[in-house]
Amino acid sequence: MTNENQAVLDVQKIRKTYGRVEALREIDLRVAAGEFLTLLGASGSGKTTLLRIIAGFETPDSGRVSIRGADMTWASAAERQIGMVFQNYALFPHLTVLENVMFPLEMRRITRRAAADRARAALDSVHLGVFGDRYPRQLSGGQQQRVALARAIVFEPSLLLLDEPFSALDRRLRESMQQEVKQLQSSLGLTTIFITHDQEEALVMSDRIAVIGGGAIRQIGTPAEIYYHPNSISVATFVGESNIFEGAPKGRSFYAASGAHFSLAAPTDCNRMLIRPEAITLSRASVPADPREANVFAAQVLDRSFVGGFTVYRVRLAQGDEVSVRAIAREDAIFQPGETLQLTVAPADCRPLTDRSAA
Ligand SMILES: Nc1ncnc2c1ncn2[C@@H]1O[C@H](COP(=O)(O)OP(=O)(O)OP(=O)(O)O)[C@@H](O)[C@H]1O
Repeated sequence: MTNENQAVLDVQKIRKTYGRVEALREIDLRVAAGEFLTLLGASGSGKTTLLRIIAGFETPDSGRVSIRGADMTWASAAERQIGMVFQNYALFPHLTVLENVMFPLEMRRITRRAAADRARAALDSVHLGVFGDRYPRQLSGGQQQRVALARAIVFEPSLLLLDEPFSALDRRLRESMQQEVKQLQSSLGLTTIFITHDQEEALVMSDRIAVIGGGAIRQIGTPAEIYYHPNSISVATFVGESNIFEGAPKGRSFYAASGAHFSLAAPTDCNRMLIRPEAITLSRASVPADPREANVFAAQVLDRSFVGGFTVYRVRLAQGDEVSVRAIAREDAIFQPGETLQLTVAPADCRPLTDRSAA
């Protein structure tokens, strides 16, 4: 198989407008076989529109959708062989759990007996083998969502689309469902597109994340690339907590507008810089440090919030910048508002933001 053929989904130059709203500007996206790709974006960013175009519920103004190399832009949803799971389960209430899962197979004219066997196997894979005779109303929300998942995978779809499937579940259940879906997806090698506005969920689940904003893909990459090397302020602030500095670069130095000077790991010409709150260390001792290994500042604690395993401090550098710091909570190192501390951050953790256009 050539590299060309390895993309299960190939979306090219997709545009979609609703009246004067440009829901999608020009989307290009390729998803490889077995890949778990997340579309992450705020409400109204265009995620659902893109998913609906991929699924065949909506047609684009221009552009092309190919699945396994075949042009599907104008094909019906049924022709695309796509499994879908939505936020609101969408099970048939008058059918049993087993009948719900058999449904897509019967639509494909598979005999009742073979359909029942495959549906039982799909229910086993989501640990609901014993619930086949129940009706959806007799199941919990999490169980109903697992039935919806079994129904989406039972016909071995080329592509699985998951549209905010966990958002109606409570936090605990959501986390265990995330693990379960991820395991099932990778063990079956299912090519999957997942929609969420929850950045933590995106980081946990995905092989790659496409961050969508204003109908365009702002950045696409692995969770670590997106988290550690966001290309813009919008991506940096959407994924994780961030301290953003504006200023002037000079070789391996960055001068914040306040005058605070930071050494960088490599030269840059970017005029914005990101420091993640957990990359910063606060300490009472003042330790002399080599500027090539640590940027050192005096900082005063403004306030703090205790969040269980860690504490978030807001501090002000002597130069005036306000900075958020996330420290592992240790009972013997709780800093008080008003205290002046030493703040250190490694040059490698001072990250230039490369894309100045998409602030
Ligand atoms: N049928 C429609 N008619 C008019 N405008 C629409 C329609 N569907 C979507 N839009 C607009 O297109 C833009 C993108 O909407 P979309 O539903 O794709 O966003 P989203 O990222 O999925 O948001 P959410 O997370 O809230 O579902 C929004 O401005 C929305 O108001």
